[in-house]
Amino acid sequence: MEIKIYKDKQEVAAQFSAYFAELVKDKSAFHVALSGGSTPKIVFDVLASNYGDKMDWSKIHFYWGDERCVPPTDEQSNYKMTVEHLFSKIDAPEGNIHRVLGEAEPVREAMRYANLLEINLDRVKGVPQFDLVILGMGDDGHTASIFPHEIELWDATDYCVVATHPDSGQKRVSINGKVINTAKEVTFLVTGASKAEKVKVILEKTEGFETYPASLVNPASGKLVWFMDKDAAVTLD
Ligand SMILES: O=C(O)[C@H](O)[C@@H](O)[C@H](O)[C@H](O)COP(=O)(O)O
Repeated sequence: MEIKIYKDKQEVAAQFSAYFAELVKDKSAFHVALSGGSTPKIVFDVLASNYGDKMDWSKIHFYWGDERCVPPTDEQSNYKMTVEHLFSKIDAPEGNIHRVLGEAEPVREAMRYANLLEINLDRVKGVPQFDLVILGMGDDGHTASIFPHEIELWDATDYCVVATHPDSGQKRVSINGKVINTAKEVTFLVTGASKAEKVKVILEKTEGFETYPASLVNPASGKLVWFMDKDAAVTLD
């Protein structure tokens, strides 16, 4: 595991964008699972600004690690956020954008999306393998849309994509821990002081750390990188 700490959100975005461009550079095809939330907004803006005309977007296939169960026009939609902050600024082929159908019935959509991943991606021991999974971490230690109160869904066996139920009541669809830990590489994008307490518990493995889904991210490849700003990392020794 590698921990990269930068001055602020803007520098995290710039450094991650450079890192992503380097990862993609020599690949003929690259399958990436995107994260939602607020941190990716600035990351996608900087990625588009710094690499919009420097990257061959036609070889990158975009998926989501999780999506809110809302229409793609809803302000809560991770797809809508990504269109606004990335796809509206780059020439990614429509056919390379594989959105979760937030408007669909969650359990059926989880099954459909699991099937899509199994068709589109190489599989390792039957589990679809992304080249990169980008994750955030909630203040409660959730990641993707696997939440502490439903941590059993991390290893859900039926499908590699599950329907989940955050306390907010807004249903979600999320890849599970098997897909995350089968990825060739996983990067966390974690910024802001509100993350600091869970970052410390999880990275220093203090009491109860294993109750937080973000602590279960441990790719078999060993390639796990935390991109953080100083505020999120302030409590680390
Ligand atoms: O759909 C979502 O909300 C995300 O996938 C979620 O897991 C997010 O990554 C964390 O909540 C961190 O979000 P921030 O980037 O806003 O801190």
